[in-house]
Amino acid sequence: MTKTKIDLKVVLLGYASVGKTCIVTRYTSGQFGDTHTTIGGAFSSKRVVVGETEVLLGIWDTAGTERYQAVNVSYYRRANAAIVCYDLTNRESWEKVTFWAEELTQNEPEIEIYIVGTKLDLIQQGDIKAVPEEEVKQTARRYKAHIFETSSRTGENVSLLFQTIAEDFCKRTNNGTNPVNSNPSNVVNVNTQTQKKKGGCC
Ligand SMILES: Nc1nc2c(ncn2[C@@H]2O[C@H](COP(=O)(O)OP(=O)(O)OP(=O)(O)O)[C@@H](O)[C@H]2O)c(=O)[nH]1
Repeated sequence: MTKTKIDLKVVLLGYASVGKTCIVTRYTSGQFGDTHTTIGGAFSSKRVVVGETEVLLGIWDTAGTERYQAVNVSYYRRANAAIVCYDLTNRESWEKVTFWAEELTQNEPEIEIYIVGTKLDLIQQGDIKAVPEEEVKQTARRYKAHIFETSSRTGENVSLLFQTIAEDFCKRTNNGTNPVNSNPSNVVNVNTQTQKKKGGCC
């Protein structure tokens, strides 16, 4: 049986301390703990399976601090999906969502945008949402973006977010065969019989 392998580049963008690094750490190592301010960008990867397709997610975490903003262009260039984060409890962090969505739409119109409200556990503990849901939906409609709410502390919706990104990408590109939004040089067909057996999801 043939299995297709495709690469998918994902970039995380958003205001400082919204929890970008924690999303990546939760997803790639299942942990939540202390983080340091990201300087420049940090790369990690994880393999997911979508039907008969193996998707290698290359994940770029970027710095939220204003002074690194210009550098982030090099991280989102040729990305297939962008996770644009804001802290559900912090209005100031929301203002950056429009900034990044606008910038991506102008510079990389093929990128699929996922607006992600982070720190959902704080809302579940009684904190008030800083941005009304209708406003989030309006912005999402404007940029044809998807909406997620996650907690890296509890892990809620974190794996679902990346799995959805992979599934959407496979649908959009017909498992990587549509060159519009995939990198054809990174699409290979492999015979699974000659491959080492891999665990379910990495
Ligand atoms: N309660 C709660 N706190 C979180 C969550 N995610 C992140 N944090 C906290 O938010 C702070 C910032 O998290 P980071 O992941 O470093 O944020 P970042 O967006 O990568 O920050 P920069 O590198 O400065 O851009 C840390 O103190 C985390 O513990 C979450 O889901 N729930």
